[in-house]
Amino acid sequence: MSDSKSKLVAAAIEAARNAYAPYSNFHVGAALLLDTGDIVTGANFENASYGMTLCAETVAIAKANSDGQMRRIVAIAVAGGPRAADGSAQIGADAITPCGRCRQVIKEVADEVAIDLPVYCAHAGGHDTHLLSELLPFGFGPASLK
Ligand SMILES: O=c1ccn([C@H]2C[C@H](O)[C@@H](CO)O2)c(=O)[nH]1
Ligand SMILES: [Zn+2]
Repeated sequence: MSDSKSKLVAAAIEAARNAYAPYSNFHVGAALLLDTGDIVTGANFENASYGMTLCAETVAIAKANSDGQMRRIVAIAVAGGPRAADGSAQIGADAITPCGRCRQVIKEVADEVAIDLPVYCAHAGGHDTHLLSELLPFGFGPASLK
């Protein structure tokens, strides 16, 4: 694993500690690598009205955008699992991948930056790398409106 990838995956695992997930007890963290080398993180943010929940990936992307950094995103890491006693996520043997809604949110970024963004999905043994085009083939994006 290259240094920047392992650092990004580690940042996603660390971000999962900040999950607010009292309903599912499933902690997810996301980490975005910027072209400056900086990392922006997010964690899932649940709601008593369950369907209002914001996923870690979407939180991180909205955070980067709010800071004027969305167009600097070059890679994404996601990590999650059931909450452990110490507040961390128990990363399972199989990686979790972004939900459908997050794939659509990532698509907006990917099209904006014109990069088929790599998504590093953490598992206990490391991570799997998927390009957004694999996760969301034939996706609807900004170009579809033209
Ligand atoms: O990629 C994912 C998958 C799930 N979740 C969150 C949503 C919910 O809070 C919890 C269980 O689905 O995990 C994410 O944040 N990202
Ligand atoms: Zn999601």
